[in-house]
Amino acid sequence: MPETETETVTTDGTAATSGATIELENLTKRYPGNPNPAVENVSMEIKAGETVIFVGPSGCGKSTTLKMINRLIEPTSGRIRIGDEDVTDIDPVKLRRKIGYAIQSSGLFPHMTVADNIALVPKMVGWSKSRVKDRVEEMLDLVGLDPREFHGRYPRQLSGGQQQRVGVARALAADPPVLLMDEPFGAVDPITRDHLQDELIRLQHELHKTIVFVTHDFDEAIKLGDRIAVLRERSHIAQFDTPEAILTNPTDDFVSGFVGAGAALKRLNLTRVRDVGIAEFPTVTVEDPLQTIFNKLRNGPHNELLMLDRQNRPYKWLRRGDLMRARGSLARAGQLVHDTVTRDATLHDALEAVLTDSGGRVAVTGRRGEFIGVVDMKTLMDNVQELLEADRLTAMEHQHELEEQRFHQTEQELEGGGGGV
Ligand SMILES: Nc1ncnc2c1ncn2[C@@H]1O[C@H](COP(=O)(O)OP(=O)(O)OP(=O)(O)O)[C@@H](O)[C@H]1O
Repeated sequence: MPETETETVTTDGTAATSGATIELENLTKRYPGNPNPAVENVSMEIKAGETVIFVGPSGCGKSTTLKMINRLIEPTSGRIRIGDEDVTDIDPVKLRRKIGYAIQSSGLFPHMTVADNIALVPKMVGWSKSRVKDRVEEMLDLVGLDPREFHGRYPRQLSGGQQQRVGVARALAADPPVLLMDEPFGAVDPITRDHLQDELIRLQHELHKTIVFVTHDFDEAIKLGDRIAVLRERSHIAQFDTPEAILTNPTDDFVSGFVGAGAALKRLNLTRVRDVGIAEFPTVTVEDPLQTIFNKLRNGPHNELLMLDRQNRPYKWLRRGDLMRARGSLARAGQLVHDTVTRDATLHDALEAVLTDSGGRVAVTGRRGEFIGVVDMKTLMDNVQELLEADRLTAMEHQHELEEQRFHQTEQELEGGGGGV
């Protein structure tokens, strides 16, 4: 196996193909009838296992560049290498088996069930029936859909977010080292979009694929990308760097324009809930007897409890007095949980959830929506302050380095001047 493509062991112990490097060399695309190239001389190297985001204004050539990687669009000139292989001239159908592809409208076949949609590529590459069946289950589970419930449904019987999940499951089904995603979450509402982004981050933690992802949305780019390529017209690279570097050090006005206002707030998109303290919180379930709930409320450390449903998912916040006011009726007591975040949510999402909740905390949930703990306002504020303080220090160090460089330069110039002629 080439060094640029490796295997990892997934949480269930099976080997999975991890990412492969992608190299684009002087890639150009001219569409017929247009004298100006849509993409001109793009060269970039994407590391194995990295998530790279293409952002840039509409029409700058993001999709064209992406589709040249799996040769849905044939390059006019230039080379593409994946792993150690030059794939510029190999059979495009064979190439696409190595590359998963997810698009905005999920691209599912409407007349096929969810299972058949996911099984498509594994069947094409000749996997045995039982292997395909297991894989479909595994993929549904991976994207957080219960196989028993979703297996036999048709795409029209799914919500937009569920369709996108199936789209991602299908793209990953044949275990390709590379995943191309063209605005995959562009058509869903903002809350579902946040959740799908979190899911993708979690998946990537497990799978280490090489992902190239196109978006218009700079916040999405910051949240998902290991590196971001800010593209200008004809896919010319304005800056290709980490989200931190682009936020704190944009190369020019074009990139600054993309970063937009509020860089400090955007920094919150770079830290995840998993990196801050998730606290325990007293819980009861809907099946607990009323007396138990009363006792826990009276004796617990908070004047509040979280009630979980039968699947252990957050259901209601119950405060002391709520039960009295509702005259002992659990159905009427308490406040429904409106918003939850996962461990992969950003501090930005968590802060938003906390700010819109009068209790000043948000419940954190796992893959299937089960309760894990809570994050509260104080924890968030402490972390935000630390983050901004660290930024200030980095900026000061950078400033110091610049001054030192300038000082040495002047010194050299003076010495050079003194010793000259
Ligand atoms: N099939 C085609 N024939 C001719 N021109 C095309 C074709 N597809 C795209 N173009 C042109 O190529 C340029 C780049 O298009 P592309 O779709 O790659 O941009 P994009 O950055 O992905 O845009 P958007 O963000 O709006 O989706 C545009 O000027 C577009 O009009």
